[in-house]
Amino acid sequence: MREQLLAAEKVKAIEWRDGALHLLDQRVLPLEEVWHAYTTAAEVAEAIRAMVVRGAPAIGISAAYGLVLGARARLAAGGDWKAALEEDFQVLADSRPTAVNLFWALNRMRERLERLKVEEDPLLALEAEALGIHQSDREANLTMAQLGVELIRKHQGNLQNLLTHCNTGALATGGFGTALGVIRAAHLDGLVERVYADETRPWLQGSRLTAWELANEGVPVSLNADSAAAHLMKTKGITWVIVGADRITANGDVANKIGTYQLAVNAMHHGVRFMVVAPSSTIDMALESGDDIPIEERDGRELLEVGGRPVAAGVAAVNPVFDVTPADLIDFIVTEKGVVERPDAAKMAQLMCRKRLH
Ligand SMILES: CSC[C@H]1O[C@H](OP(=O)(O)O)[C@H](O)[C@@H]1O
Repeated sequence: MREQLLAAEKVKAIEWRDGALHLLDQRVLPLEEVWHAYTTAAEVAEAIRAMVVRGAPAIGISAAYGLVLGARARLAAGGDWKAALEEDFQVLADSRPTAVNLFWALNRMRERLERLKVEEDPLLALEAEALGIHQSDREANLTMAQLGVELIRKHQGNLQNLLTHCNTGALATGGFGTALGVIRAAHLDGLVERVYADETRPWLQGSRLTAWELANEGVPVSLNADSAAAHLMKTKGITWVIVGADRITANGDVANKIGTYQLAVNAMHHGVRFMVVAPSSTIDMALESGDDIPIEERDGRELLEVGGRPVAAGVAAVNPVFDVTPADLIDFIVTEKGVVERPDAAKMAQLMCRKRLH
């Protein structure tokens, strides 16, 4: 199946080419496919903050390449380049607060920096580390897709109606996708009757990105208002809600796009299985519970305007863009290290001791 999945990789959002980071501008999809080239760490940090690139793994991968760009500039400037590079670490770390993959990737780059041998070319070493982070995410996507499909097949062998939230596909990762990777693989395996995609207000990752990815591949997809999800669980025979994650804590709580928590509550009420799909770079064992996860609040204009046109007048807006789903509402967490059923602290600790399956 792995070869079949690799062959199905079509869309990509990130490309390291000719010493520059090329990002597909996700702010203008699906109407325009526009790529931008970035050559400094600060530019990459701004691209992450402004959501040119978004999605937990994609943010981490982009930050790793951003650090390579920073190292190249600091080396060229001469002097204590490693001390100067701290500024690039910081500007990238400050770009968005919730997706732990960003900090995981920057830590990987810092560890590589600290392991540098005198005889090594620092730029080649850091570039290889960033490329490794990128490739490792692609591989993790494929493993998780296989594990997720096995779960769906194990619990029901026939055609399934699935619901997903936000975008967790090729646009959010280094390759095949996390939750959307499982959904793609389930479609390839003949298990999908229809995918219901939450539009995912206010940034519309579902309508602009997920529907675009799935429609491009002939996956039967219906876009729905976020507020319709519970009704669809009740009336459309939905058997799985499959979502991604931005940070999973040591007890199995999951931070993900705003609206995920209410999906989990409704899934529990309707007997719909709830699957979270995320690489282990999304797991933050340093945080005991989801209460400790920093939740990003973005500009209220993302709510007060649609397409730059006001949809409200004279009101304040509160715009948290993530929420936390408690572990006891989650049936499965699928990672490249394996699957945790009914997650809890002991099971998460056991998972993190495992090696990757591929
Ligand atoms: C593959 S996980 C993607 C994850 O990131 C999204 O957030 P954003 O679009 O704001 O970066 C959302 O939470 C997805 O589940």
